[in-house]
Amino acid sequence: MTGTLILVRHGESEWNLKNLFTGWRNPDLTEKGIGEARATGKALKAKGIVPDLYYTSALRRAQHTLDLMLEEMEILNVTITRNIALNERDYGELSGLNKDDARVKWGEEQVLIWRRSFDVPPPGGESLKDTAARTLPYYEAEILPLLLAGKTVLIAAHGNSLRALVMAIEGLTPEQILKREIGTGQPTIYNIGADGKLEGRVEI
Ligand SMILES: O=C(O)[C@H](O)COP(=O)(O)O
Repeated sequence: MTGTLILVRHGESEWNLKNLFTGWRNPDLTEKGIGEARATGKALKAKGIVPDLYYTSALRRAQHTLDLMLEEMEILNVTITRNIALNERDYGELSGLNKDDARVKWGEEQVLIWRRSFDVPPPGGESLKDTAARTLPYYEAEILPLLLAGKTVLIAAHGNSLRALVMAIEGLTPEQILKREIGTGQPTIYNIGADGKLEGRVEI
């Protein structure tokens, strides 16, 4: 039996637009972000994809993205599971700071290490490794069993919580995953085989 996993990064947020480190802060979507979420919902509907189960983080931008997608897919009355395990990486003391100002203060290289190294956390925050340490056990306990049972599961989450999942599912190295940019509103759709391994991807 093959399960289908749909990963969607939230649409552009107000803080993406302002170029601020966001992490666990809670801005909503911009008009552009709303459009991205609606477009992804429409694309899934056009492809005839109807998820069985819906997951998102505890943050507004991902929840709003999922709500807008459901509206476009004309899917009503479903249970949505929200869990902090799917939250964006915690950016710690960088949260709320402008990314360009941070480069001026700490240097380009240090900021790149905080943003795109695997295991160096920003001050008071989480590395990608730390993020994976909460996201993956949740995926394995709650979501993988559904995929193994042949279900279609939609997760609306964040750049770095989704990176942690993509890394595990595609079997990528830390170097490979850190080069992978997941665009706002962008869906990634996997077919997951009975052994939990990636069988293929669906392009929309
Ligand atoms: O939390 C944030 O600031 C962004 O959504 C993701 O940040 P990144 O591009 O530095 O990974």
